Amino acid sequence: MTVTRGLEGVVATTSSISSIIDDTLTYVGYDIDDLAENASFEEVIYLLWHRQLPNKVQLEELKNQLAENAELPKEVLEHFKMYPINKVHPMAALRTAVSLLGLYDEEVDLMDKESNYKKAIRLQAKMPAIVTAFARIRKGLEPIAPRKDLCFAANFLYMLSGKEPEAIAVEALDKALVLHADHELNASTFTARVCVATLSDVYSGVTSAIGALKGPLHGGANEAVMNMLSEIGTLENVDTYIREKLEKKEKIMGFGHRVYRKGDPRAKHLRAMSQKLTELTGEPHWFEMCTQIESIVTGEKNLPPNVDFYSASVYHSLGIDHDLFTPIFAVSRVSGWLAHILEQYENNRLIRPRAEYTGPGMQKYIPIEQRG
Ligand SMILES: CC(=O)SCCNC(=O)CCNC(=O)[C@H](O)C(C)(C)COP(=O)(O)OP(=O)(O)OC[C@H]1O[C@@H](n2cnc3c(N)ncnc32)[C@H](O)[C@@H]1OP(=O)(O)O
Ligand SMILES: O=C([O-])CC(=O)C(=O)O
Repeated sequence: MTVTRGLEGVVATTSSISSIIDDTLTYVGYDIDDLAENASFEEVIYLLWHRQLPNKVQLEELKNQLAENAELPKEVLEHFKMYPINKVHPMAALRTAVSLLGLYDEEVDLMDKESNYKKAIRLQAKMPAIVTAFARIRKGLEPIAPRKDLCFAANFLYMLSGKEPEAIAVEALDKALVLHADHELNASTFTARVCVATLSDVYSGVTSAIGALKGPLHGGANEAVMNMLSEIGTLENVDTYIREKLEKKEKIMGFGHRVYRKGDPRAKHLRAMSQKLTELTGEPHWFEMCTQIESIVTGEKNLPPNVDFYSASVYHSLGIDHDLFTPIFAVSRVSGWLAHILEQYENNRLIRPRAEYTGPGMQKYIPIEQRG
């Protein structure tokens, strides 16, 4: 047996959803740069689920379906009030709420294509309401019902703050959602596929994926980046802080990637947004700190920033609590998870690799009375 640590370079499935070839990311053959500049998040959802861009009628239909399914059952809202709310990380709340939603979906165990697609709509539609309701309830505020006249990104910001968001904030969040939507066989997507390859249900697949995204080596890195920036505090402290970490062989959050070598094509879009938004909010130091960190880490380690690095200062500039950054990633990435879950069901085979055993050889059972 040959063991490939972390399954690096192992091709575990075929997929027609997204590809990363020579550091170029495409969704269904559309370059991410093109999509980031031109597509809305709703168009991207349609693209990932149908493998084609929607026409106007198809897009309207999807938007209506999402709007009609955006409200949470009251049981889920009530459940939040039972959590030890100020000790719970929003990713744990999101994971639990998605699992809970499965209890209230009467079609949860129906496995035909149409039922699974309807569940995908319901889950995608409800993700913003889960994150924003939790964020408000923990501050003692009432959750805000979604509005049917707002786009997906605007609705998220509206449900979070209760105010109609400015156009620039909607544009920034919409672009961030487009950039995070799918990424081939990343850890959380793989987790979702492994789960549903047992023919488990859509809610179980997404619940598992949220658990995988939460970790700081994956989606949790965006919150960790903001924690690092806050800890550094000022531009003057950057040099010493980063060099000391590198000397101690500690990881700098938001840098490195398993697949990209030259660089993550999404980072430049988030970098530009970070520059614009931090200037607008009168806090350009966050962006200046980031560029200085980037120049040290690329210079010393030849490691480029990944999608999580500049997204942190973008979300901070939108006034979003730092521990909601990873849940926002999930609000977007669930579109990719769902596309992969539906694709897995279409051509399923149980995913079950092997492990090379490294424990002791054959041993004889010793009764407990005779053990030292
Ligand atoms: C959406 C996403 O999930 S994007 C990734 C988000 N995660 C992060 O930003 C966390 C920081 N980055 C990392 O931990 C890694 O780069 C990962 C997890 C993204 C990729 O990990 P792997 O492909 O397994 O690379 P691995 O961790 O083995 O690193 C290879 C080498 O680069 C170094 N390295 C990798 N990332 C970093 C980093 N961020 N800072 C400093 N050194 C790093 C490692 O220390 C290691 O060095 P060594 O060979 O001298 O021991
Ligand atoms: O693909 C990966 O390993 C990590 C990921 O999800 C991303 O970069 O968006």
